Amino acid sequence: MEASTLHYSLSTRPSLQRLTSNRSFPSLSHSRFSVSFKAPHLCCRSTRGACSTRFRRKISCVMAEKQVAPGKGKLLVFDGEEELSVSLAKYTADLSEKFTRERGAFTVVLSGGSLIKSLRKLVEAPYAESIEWSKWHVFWVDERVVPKDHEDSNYKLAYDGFLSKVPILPGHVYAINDALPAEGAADDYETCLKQLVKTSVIDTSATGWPKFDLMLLGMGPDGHVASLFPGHPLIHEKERWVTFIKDSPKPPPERITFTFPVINASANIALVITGEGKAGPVSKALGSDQSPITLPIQMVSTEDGETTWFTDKAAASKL
Ligand SMILES: O=C(O)[C@H](O)[C@@H](O)[C@H](O)[C@H](O)COP(=O)(O)O
Repeated sequence: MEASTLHYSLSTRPSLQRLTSNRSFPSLSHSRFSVSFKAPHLCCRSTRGACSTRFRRKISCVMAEKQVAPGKGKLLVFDGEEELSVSLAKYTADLSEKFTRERGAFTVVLSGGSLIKSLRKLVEAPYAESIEWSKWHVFWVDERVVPKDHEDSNYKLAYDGFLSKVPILPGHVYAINDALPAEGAADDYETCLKQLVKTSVIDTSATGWPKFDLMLLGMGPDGHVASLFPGHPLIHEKERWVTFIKDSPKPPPERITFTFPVINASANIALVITGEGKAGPVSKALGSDQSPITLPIQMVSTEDGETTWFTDKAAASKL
């Protein structure tokens, strides 16, 4: 699939202005796609017509939105990971503002892997100052059953690369109980989620599942998401909110993971996927292939939310 390109130039001028501004940039339309952003310092031009260079500064990001089949979400393809991370920060900050205003809280679910690096722009200006971090509640879609200071810990990865750099309240960061074995840690995490649903910190979906405001997911080269791996019976779990695995094909073997009904109940899912090694599963999930579903990534499908794919050219190269 070929798509035309829009160029976005983002002002690097630090701004303490909250990104809650209602100032909208015009919607750009093209025969193959349309994009609209709300950003105080975002300037855009299509390949067919240049706009003022007044706002253009150092960071110039190139992104195309490609058409995918209805119901599969929105596919954004960036020139590279740097451009992707600029856009991901804006997307996350906008959702933070929306849910903080509407619900008084913002529930964010992280995964491990390269996602944390892709969130790096959130800890920089203007977001570091403009986001209401005290309203954030942070969870993990999956976690390795290791101590929190272990190199394999997804908590440690997120803490070192993101959480330690912003003023999220320690009591709003929901790490697993690493003193428990996998079964106990999964039970304990599920109990914690149930309590937070009861107190409305976490929203509830129409079908009774916990409804997180934003789920930020990576994907492995085998098409796994969270710790839900191709061919593993856990991908069919329909009762539990959180479950455990002791034979993960990706080390370490013991993990806990959210189940698909919880992932798919989310209000927003961002799939953050870069690199050539991911092109096959991305194409299977979003291409015209009609063969039966075999990959977990193909099972990501929101009940009534929005799915946005943040990819780079390499990951989208087989579409
Ligand atoms: O605990 C884990 O192993 C991760 O949560 C895992 O699901 C990860 O998100 C993907 O494997 C993508 O990882 P990369 O982005 O590093 O490829």
